[in-house]
Amino acid sequence: MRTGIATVCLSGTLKEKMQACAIAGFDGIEIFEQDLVTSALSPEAVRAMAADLGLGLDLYQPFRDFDSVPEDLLRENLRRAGAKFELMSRLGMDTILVCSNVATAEIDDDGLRAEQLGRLAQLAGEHGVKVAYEALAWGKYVNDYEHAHRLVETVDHPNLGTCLDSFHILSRDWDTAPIEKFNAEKIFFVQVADAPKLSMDVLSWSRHYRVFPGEGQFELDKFMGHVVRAGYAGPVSLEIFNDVFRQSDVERTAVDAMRSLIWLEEQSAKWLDAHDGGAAAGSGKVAGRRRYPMELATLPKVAEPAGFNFAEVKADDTAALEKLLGQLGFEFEGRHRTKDVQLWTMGHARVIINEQAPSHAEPAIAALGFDVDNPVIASARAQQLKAPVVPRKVQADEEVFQGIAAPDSTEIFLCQGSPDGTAAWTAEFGQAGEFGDGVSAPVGAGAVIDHVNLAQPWQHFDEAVLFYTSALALEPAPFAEVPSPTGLVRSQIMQTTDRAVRLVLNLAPLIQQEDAGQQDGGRKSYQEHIAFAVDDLVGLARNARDRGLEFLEIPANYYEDLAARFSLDPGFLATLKELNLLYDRDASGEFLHFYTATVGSVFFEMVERRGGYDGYGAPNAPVRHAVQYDHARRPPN
Ligand SMILES: O=C(O)c1ccc(O)c(O)c1
Ligand SMILES: [Mg+2]
Repeated sequence: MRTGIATVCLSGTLKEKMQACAIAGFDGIEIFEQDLVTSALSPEAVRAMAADLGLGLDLYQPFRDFDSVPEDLLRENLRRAGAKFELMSRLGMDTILVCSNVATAEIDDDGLRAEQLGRLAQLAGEHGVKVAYEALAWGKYVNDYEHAHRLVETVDHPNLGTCLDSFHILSRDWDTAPIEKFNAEKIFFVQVADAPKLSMDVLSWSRHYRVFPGEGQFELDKFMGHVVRAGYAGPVSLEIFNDVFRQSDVERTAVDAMRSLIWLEEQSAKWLDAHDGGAAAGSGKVAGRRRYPMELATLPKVAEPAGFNFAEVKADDTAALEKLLGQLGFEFEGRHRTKDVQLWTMGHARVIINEQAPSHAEPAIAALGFDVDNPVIASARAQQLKAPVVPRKVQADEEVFQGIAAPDSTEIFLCQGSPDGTAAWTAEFGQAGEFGDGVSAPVGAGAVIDHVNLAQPWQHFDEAVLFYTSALALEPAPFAEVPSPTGLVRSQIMQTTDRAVRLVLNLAPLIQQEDAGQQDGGRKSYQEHIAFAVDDLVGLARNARDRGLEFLEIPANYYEDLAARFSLDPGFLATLKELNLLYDRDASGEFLHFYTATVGSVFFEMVERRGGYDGYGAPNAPVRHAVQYDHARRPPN
């Protein structure tokens, strides 16, 4: 698959954008007119630079408001087009995108439109230029890709073809199957963009909220499957208008973009494998995909992780973390033989306390280990998806971990899972014989890591969604917004189908970040937390209280509201209140949970899931945010 990206996706000057695209490994780019007009580089210099960088200049765009106009305006439009065709010859470019008319269309007549597009194609032919006609979703008369393509077929000129842009097609919910029947020679260009499903006017949605494939909710594998089946083999190019990407680090965004195309290529191949049929199931070969002009590369296989292997936390005050875990009922299993880290366990939940204080840019949850089938394959996949590798120093007789850095700089370790949930590396902790007696306190015997909440810097949120989807095969749920005293917290659940791994990505509200910025560079005061699931939360909470645990104190108003919402047994309600427990219930079960006070910027949650409850106590999240906000502002006593 030939990969491309429009310069409008990125921040910086044209030169910076082109350099970043080359570094990220794109085959070609679309030059957005604005980027050229505002550039200090002459067209000849751009052409030379692209050649030096090994970048194809695949598309010049956009050319607006051409068709469906009165004759005098059409002549003016042809003159304007001629000037652009000459510019393109200086750039060494041969394809221009012409969008359906939005602003100046006056005459709704397909016959006239075809005649006008024919004249444009004729002129383009004289300049050796190809015109790719795109139906904008908000075009005045032409806003449907099949309509645009019918016009192209009617004109039937070798210099006129169709540009398919997934956004304009999927935002309008048009069926994508008819693409398969298109004559591939008449598809001149394909643009891909994803987007979250939003209900707003389509122009604003398109200009501000497009995201890279895998970061939104469009069925792009299917769209691409139809494009491939049509026989198209030209560039597949990202055209993402997004307010965040346009102000983020250009090289990093270009890599995020490239990751999305590598992933989309694999997903498209998988879609075809699944839909072309006829495969000998389990033959191990790339199943039933027929051969197509577009070759699709695949990636090392990934399976959902089987569970969390460990979580590693950092705080300035290590002693406070030790105390907290001890009060919760964790057992101290010893210090590592060679590293300044401690191991604490409850049931199958393993927490490593890293004794090094976090640097200001480091997240509180420094690392997460996941149990995977094959760490080498999983790591190869992540690296092909351009995940940065994190070196993990090991002594000769220690377990080697394959590590990659997530976009928020949490280190992700791909660990060898074991059927009984144990981990060989734990033997590296403690002196011989010192390692725990193998029996946890009964109340926590079945404990596991239930979920981990990771705070995301605002500019890396979408990137993180794609990262966990593509590298770890987690499935994103539609994002939610949780009210807090500092704004709405954007919250995105990423989980495995069996829920053995659940991550919650939270976008910390801006006010909090600005405050933090003044204090310590902006990272540390994003709170993050680990939630552990146990069988008997009330028993565990009682024990923890008796050991002096500082709970997050829940206001009495909450319990009044709870009593109003659910008719709870008064004794049960009193227990919840006494122990600062939160409660939720839905058709499939019940959820009990509590939070600890925060140490540094990390805190813990203990949960009990009853029945098939599959949520996270979302109705209680605003209470937690408000109490934590209040706590953070209280003068120390
Ligand atoms: O928003 C626009 O105007 C616009 C311009 C060119 C495109 O290719 C496109 O998809 C949208
Ligand atoms: Mg487009």
